[in-house]
Amino acid sequence: MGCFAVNAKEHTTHKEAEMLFAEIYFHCCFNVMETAASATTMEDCCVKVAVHIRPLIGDEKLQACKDCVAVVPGKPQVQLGTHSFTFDHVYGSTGTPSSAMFEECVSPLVDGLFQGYNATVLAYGQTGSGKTYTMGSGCKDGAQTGLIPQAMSALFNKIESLKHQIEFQLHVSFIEILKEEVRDLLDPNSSNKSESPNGQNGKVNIPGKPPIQIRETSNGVITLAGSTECGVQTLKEMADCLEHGSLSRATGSTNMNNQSSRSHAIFTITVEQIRKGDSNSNDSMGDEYLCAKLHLVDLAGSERAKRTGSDGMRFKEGVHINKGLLALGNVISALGDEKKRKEGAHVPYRDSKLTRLLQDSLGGNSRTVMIACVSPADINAEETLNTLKYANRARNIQNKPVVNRDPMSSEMLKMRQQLECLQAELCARGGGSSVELQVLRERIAWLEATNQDLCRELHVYRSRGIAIDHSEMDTKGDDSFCLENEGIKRSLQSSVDSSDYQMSESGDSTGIDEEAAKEWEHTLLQDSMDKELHELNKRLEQKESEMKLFGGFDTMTLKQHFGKKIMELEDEKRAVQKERDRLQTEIENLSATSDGQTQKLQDLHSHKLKSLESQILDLKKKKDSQVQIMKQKQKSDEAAKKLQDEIQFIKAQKVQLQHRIKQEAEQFRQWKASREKELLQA
Ligand SMILES: Nc1ncnc2c1ncn2[C@@H]1O[C@H](COP(=O)(O)OP(=O)(O)OP(=O)(O)O)[C@@H](O)[C@H]1O
Repeated sequence: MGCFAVNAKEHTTHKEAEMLFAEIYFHCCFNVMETAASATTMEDCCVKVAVHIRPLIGDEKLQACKDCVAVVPGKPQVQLGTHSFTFDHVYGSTGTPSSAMFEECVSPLVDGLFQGYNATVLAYGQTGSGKTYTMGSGCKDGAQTGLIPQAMSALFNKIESLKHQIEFQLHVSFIEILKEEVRDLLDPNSSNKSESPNGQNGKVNIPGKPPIQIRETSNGVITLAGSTECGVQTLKEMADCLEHGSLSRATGSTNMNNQSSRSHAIFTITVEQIRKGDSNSNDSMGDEYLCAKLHLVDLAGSERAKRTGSDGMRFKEGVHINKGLLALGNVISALGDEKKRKEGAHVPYRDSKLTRLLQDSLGGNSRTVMIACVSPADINAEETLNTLKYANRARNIQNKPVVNRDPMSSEMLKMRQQLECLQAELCARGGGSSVELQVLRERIAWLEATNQDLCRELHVYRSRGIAIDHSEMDTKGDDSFCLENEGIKRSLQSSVDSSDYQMSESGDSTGIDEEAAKEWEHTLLQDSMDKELHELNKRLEQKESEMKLFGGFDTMTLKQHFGKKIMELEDEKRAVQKERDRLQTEIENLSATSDGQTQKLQDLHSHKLKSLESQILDLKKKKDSQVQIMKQKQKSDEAAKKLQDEIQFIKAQKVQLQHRIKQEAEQFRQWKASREKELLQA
């Protein structure tokens, strides 16, 4: 951060001290703005694609199938018949050993979580190709060596090494999408049903709980409202959640896989961290809050009814599975086609719940790795070719991961940078004039006070969170209740940011109390909008107080002040130059005569000439500095204009929101009145 110097000796009156304050303030604003801009730069990165070729398995061996997938030695290249594809990595069947998959593909994503980056690992492939085995989400083969168990161990190892500097909070959620319905695999209120008459294992949701909703927050983040989020502290607790959810997942037997996953499953680990700032100080001014999510996705396999031998219920499932995968294929096509992307073609995320939930992972705020699982058997050649084509297209998808920092801590970071800049300026000046130091001290005090206010607010929010946790524990002391409330609390939290309620579950809502659901939705909405309004008011207040600082200095007066200063300096420079020229001529005349007296006079003049030269140089520097200040002023005017526009925009948003709050309340009131009327009539 560069600092520009202002000559302190120039500012002696109160008015001038104010001017100096203005100069410094403008200067700091620019530096801070620049830093903020560079801090939000996004990192573009492509979706990485790896192919995992499993060995021939029992049935395939019995049918004497042949290997039809070849790996080009030493290259991540796969050949199938006349087709050849290059990927980021190829594992198995004489490509890189599968054991290297975690280190190469997933470990960097786990590391990224600690820097605040979201990540997704997505296993895709035909039914029976080894997705569940690869992910380790099946409580059977691959349960130890799979990517999810390895990711969990790596996560806890890293936390162990960082726990003295950073405070961590971990949560997991586990959901499945079965026949276009989002189901909570960790819901303590639903029971695990063993084998049903149609041979299906899975969860039965207890009616009464509002269905899980997919929501999009005002800044485009996709969240799940109503899903259980379990707080975990140890690897064992996290592994228990994975196991519990995996057992609840819908599976069934088909001709191609006797334990085929009939749903898309998403296991999500949320890592929240509070990085302690200055360990020597007691306040939390330097704290930074980061939150990142790791989605581990085990998709249901694409299948052909003819080959899986499915009929009835299993056939219907297959249709839904293929529909979801088709929607995913369309999203991948839209994102992977450079021409379409440049033309800004529509990406059909809303065509299925799967694509809606993976919106951030494909083309959004996430680092994503896709593992395409394939069978090497020649009887599966056609499906394998399809998977390879699908995966090849996914390599062109560009994501834009960003560090997920809490807005409050970003604000603190900005303030801190501003403070550092001022402190550096103070140091650079060493024993600057007392007026200047006083002005800087006042500014620092103001910044510190604002920072402390923000810290206090942050503490209040955090302690409220803790208080809610405690009251839940005290009132019930029942694990299942805690789990449920954890979910409700977090769903409330996520709804707080939500701005729209698209794609609410409309499917099978038998037995759900419509009135309770409506009231629930109304409360969530009002809560969310109130919070949004509060946020807007806060932002407005903040922007207006920033504006006051700009407004405190009359632009015209400042311009005149600096203009006059430049003119005065010009005059002074000219006068000194004239004096110098006069002396030079005198010296030349004197050098013609060489008696002792004249020599003395000549030395005296030369000395004076030197001092004039340095005065001229000094004046030039002062003039340059004043010109610089004028330029900064120009920039500050632009910044003030931008701030004014932002204020107008926030005000317009506020009016709109107030209107929406009224409208929603009125709608709900009308609905309730008509409901009561109906009840009375009944
Ligand atoms: N790398 C591997 N090594 C040995 N066996 C494997 C491997 N991958 C998968 N298998 C075996 O192949 C069978 C099918 O695997 P898995 O259930 O993981 O497939 P899937 O793609 O998840 O299928 P579906 O989509 O039907 O759920 C299982 O019996 C599993 O043990």
